[in-house]
Amino acid sequence: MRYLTAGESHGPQLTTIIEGVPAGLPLTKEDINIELARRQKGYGRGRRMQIEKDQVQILGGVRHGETLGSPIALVVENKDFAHWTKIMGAEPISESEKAEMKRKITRPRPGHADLVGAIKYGHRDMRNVLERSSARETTVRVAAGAVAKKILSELGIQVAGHVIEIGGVRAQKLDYSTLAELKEKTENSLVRCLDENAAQQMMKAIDEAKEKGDSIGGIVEVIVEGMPPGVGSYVHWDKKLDAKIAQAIVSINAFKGVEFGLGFEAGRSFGSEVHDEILWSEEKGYYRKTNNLGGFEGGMTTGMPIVVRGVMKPIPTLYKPLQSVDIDTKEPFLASIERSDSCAVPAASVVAEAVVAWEVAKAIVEQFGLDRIDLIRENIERMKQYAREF
Ligand SMILES: Cc1cc2nc3c(=O)[nH]c(=O)nc-3n(C[C@H](O)[C@H](O)[C@H](O)COP(=O)(O)O)c2cc1C
Ligand SMILES: C=C(O[C@@H]1CC(C(=O)O)=C[C@@H](OP(=O)(O)O)[C@H]1O)C(=O)O
Repeated sequence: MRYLTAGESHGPQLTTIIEGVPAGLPLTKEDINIELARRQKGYGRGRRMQIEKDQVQILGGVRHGETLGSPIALVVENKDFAHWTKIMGAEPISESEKAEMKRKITRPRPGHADLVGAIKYGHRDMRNVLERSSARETTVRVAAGAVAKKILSELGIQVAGHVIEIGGVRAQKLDYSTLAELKEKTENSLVRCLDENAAQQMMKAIDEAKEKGDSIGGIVEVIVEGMPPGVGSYVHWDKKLDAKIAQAIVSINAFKGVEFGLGFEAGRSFGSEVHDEILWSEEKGYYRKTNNLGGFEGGMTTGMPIVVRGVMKPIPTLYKPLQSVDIDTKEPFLASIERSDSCAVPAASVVAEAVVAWEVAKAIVEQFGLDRIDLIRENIERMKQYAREF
């Protein structure tokens, strides 16, 4: 499976074409719209989210609510485009309007893609960079992830994400007995955090940052349950599923690091404290006492839950000005801006779920794939049975 996305943040729409989705998968607009709405929520977002009401159009690959095996085309409109048609060059403009509408962005924001993107592509107007480097693109990544989640749910595999830290406030109580419980609790939290007490403090931290004209980042966690063992492979660097998930997480705008299970803490512990001891029972077959390695050994799933965390840096666009240089005049200036999110960690946790779901579904379809969801399901069941009896 693969997908590409196209579209600018303030252009008419975002598009994705997804190839390789097995035939016979039930898929409706609602399956995708639910995920799009989840991504739009979250404490700390700016005014843009009040303008957008993300809804998908399915323009290919699905008939009567089932995938055909052919490419799936998905489109999400930018409602904000209505305010930007002239600036985005979508319609001809008069000579008198030209100077105003073609007003260039020449003042790069530290931490965004503006300056480096402009140098790389030779753009003297950095709007040509920011339109595509914007995390608006994650809308259609979440749409593709919704399709991946649908594949996984048909195979009895569940994915859930949540926020564990914002602006230095760490969730302490992370108890849940099932992923369904985790999902329900975090869905009711404005910061998608299980620990209600920490959630209150996180919102306070967001308010304080906003008041100061600043921004904050945080840490999200994604869990995948129901995986068969042996997905991914140790035989080549580019077949390791944990490595693919790591790339997917760091590909999310503003994500700077990733860890599995104990993660960086493993580097401060003894081997005897880290490695997950192997047990066996008639009923379960092989299983582990702990899951410190977050569901991976040798780039392959162990059958234990995948537990992956990603760290998001603070949003680069700040109301509090930072030092930069105008690329036309070379004069120093202090950046000022129109609007921005002050914290997008809750929204990013939904994006993280989507990109992890995508990598896991892709690996499964590649490994067990026979172009049809029913045959993939049979293959997975066979693999799970084989592993139990091994
Ligand atoms: C959901 C989400 C919303 C974001 N919103 C903003 C924003 O409002 N303003 C901003 O400057 N950056 C925002 N970002 C981060 C930038 O898109 C990102 O920092 C930029 O593309 C540069 O890429 P890099 O940080 O990965 O190097 C957001 C990121 C995500 C995931
Ligand atoms: C539009 C979204 O996020 C945007 C991501 C973003 C950035 O620079 O990454 C900048 C902001 O856009 P604008 O400048 O239009 O307010 C965010 O709102 C979205 O998540 O759908």
